[in-house]
Amino acid sequence: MGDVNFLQKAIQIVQQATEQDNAKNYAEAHKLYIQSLDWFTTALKYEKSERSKATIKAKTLEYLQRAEQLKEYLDKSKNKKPVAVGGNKSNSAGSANGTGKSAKEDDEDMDPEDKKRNDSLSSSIVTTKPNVKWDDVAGLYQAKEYLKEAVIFPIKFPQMFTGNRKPWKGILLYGPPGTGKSYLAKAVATEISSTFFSISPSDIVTKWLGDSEKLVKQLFEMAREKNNSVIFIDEVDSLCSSRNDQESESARRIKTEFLIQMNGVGNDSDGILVLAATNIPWGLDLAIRRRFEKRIYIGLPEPQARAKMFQIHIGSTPNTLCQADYKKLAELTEGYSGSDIGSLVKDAIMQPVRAVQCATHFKKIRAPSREDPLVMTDYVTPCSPGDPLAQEMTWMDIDPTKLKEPEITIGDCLKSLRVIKPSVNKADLDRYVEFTNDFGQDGV
Ligand SMILES: Nc1ncnc2c1ncn2[C@@H]1O[C@H](COP(=O)(O)OP(=O)(O)OP(=O)(O)O)[C@@H](O)[C@H]1O
Repeated sequence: MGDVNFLQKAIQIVQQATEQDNAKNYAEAHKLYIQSLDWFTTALKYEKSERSKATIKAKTLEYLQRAEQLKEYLDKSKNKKPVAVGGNKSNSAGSANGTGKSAKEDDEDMDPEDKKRNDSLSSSIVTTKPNVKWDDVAGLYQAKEYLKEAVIFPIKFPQMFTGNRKPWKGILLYGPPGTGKSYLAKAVATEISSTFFSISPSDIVTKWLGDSEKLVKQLFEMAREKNNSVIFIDEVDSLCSSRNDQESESARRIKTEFLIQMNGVGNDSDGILVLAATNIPWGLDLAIRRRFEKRIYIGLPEPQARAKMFQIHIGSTPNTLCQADYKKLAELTEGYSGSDIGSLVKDAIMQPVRAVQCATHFKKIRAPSREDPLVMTDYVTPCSPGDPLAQEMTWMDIDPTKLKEPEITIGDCLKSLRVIKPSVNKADLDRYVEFTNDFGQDGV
């Protein structure tokens, strides 16, 4: 449902972009293309069909290339004499700019841009801790161990990392959607004292068209300056996918820059951990994949982790669930991801609201007061029409302060279980298992 809307929105914006492009309103067209790219990237994330994904990717690439051409044209015409954009024909990067200036002089012109990039990167530094503790992440013990090894120990016990024992420099978290990859990254951001850069590929690609690779370079430079930094790149596949004939020039340049920076060629990349996440590890560029020394499979949760997730998600919401109920729910949710369980609980939590909304009968009860739990007071709560104390009324007849909302029960969760289904299928899982056997290791 939501994914259709993302795609529709993307198409709607790109239509406007094309209209502006045809009308030679290039600045407006450029802005709209970029907006559409954001929507296309989101649509791609939620698209399940591989065929539709391929079509969206091809279209995105086309619009990205057009936006790149327009950016190049607009940059030139800002400071220099206007040059014809040449319809949809490419003004490839590095082509003569018609100004007689050398590339170096052009670079000097770019100084304010460098500053803009630095500002943009500064906003990627996570300054407010996301408040996700290691313990909030259910299961994934192995993954947490590796992450601690990579980010906590080298700072706390630097003496342990001498000689040939070096901290991990690249860790790739891969697995089906909603299994906690980004959530784990949030735990890293919360638990470490070092600088944490959280990078969204769509930001790099769409905001910095044409010179995204410079942003990548600056990112690593900034991380090096900060010393002991973590760079987290979510959906790394959209930045570093395997090479193909259709990819844009800037996509190629971004990848090359990543390889250079991650290699540490001529750089001191000690003290930087690149943490990345992807749903499609097989789509990663092979050379980039090799740079991630640890490739950890973040799979579907085990029963124990599922039970803990139910507990975490229900949290302090008033409920009657006991340990045996959590165990039962865990047994019934084989194949559910962390975010599936999150959605299920979100639905279950709403059941008491629905009960109040649909109730035709309420009854009076005595219960501890909300203000002072040591004092008993009168409340009304929904009940069945057959209840001896039932009075016919609806929520509109009730004094709002007198409503005692029903607590969440296992029955509420079971009701939601019938509606919320697992989002990952067997064929997808087989592919991850195959990839793990060939190139990765289990993080559960
Ligand atoms: N292991 C877990 N423990 C607790 N909550 C979890 C766990 N895994 C997932 N969740 C819940 O599911 C939500 C979505 O997870 P997250 O965004 O980390 O998934 P992801 O693997 O990064 O998915 P995607 O690949 O789609 O980005 C989290 O915000 C969290 O509420």
